Amino acid sequence: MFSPLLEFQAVSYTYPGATQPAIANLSLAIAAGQKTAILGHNGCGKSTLLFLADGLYRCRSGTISWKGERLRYQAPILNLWRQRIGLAFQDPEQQLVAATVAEDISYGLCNLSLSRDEVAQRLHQTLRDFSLQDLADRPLHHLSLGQKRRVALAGVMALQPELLLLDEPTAYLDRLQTHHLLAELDRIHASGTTIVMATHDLDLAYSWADWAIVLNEGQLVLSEPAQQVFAQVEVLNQLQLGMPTLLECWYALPAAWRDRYPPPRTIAQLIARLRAE
Ligand SMILES: Nc1ncnc2c1ncn2[C@@H]1O[C@H](COP(=O)(O)OP(=O)(O)OP(=O)(O)O)[C@@H](O)[C@H]1O
Repeated sequence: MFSPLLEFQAVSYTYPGATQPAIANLSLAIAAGQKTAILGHNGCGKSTLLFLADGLYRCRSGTISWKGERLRYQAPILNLWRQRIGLAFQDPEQQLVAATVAEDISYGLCNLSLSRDEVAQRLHQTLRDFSLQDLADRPLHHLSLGQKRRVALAGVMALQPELLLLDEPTAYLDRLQTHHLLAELDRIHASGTTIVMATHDLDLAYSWADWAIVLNEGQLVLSEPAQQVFAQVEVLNQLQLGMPTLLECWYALPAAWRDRYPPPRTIAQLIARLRAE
């Protein structure tokens, strides 16, 4: 059963001074419990969509709703909205505000009207969950980019949002850091948080997402189960988005052979199918 957490209805947004809308008449729904990837070229509106979803930008027309309740741009409502919806920016430098790791994670918690004991308890739990205990007192400017991303994500998750929005979370991460991040996201998702990720990495989106949204020039092209989106080879080619490497390999195999199996989701599945032949 499709139960929408967040809905956009005919939403448009134009940056001050711009002639074209960055988001144009966009309607979509984010389902509870799903892992959604937002795909599209540079400048197609992915970050703008996430900023609108988090209430950082105010839509010029249309409505944004949470479980059917329309977003109103008043301070107390926006505060509550941002507790439910956490956004991890593409650039962690834009997000980190305090001097040390522990102070930064505590900063958001101190705005939640929690008792001192609750803040301390949540801080320690978050440091543990994100394996940041050894870095707790480290100045933020001494951290690597990958570590800063982990701290920024930890700061968002300390607020226990129901929906986590991630803007290009794997940009600039090496394979090992990407692997660790995906393991963290699996843990976050398993604990009941819905996740939306804007990404250029089609391979990642293909292996990770249940649902995929494709944007082009601020407009919605596709919003469907990920397997259906990646099966629309012509649309993806028309947009010059390319294909996940695994699917390219799959389509290079003889059609008669492919007909016997669904497309593999992971390299391990592809290898298992090749070995079974
Ligand atoms: N602060 C701004 N002022 C004016 N125009 C902006 C601003 N930020 C973004 N834009 C424009 O809005 C459009 C959408 O930008 P946005 O950053 O949402 O795209 P994106 O899909 O996230 O891109 P990328 O993949 O490069 O991160 C682009 O045309 C961009 O030039």
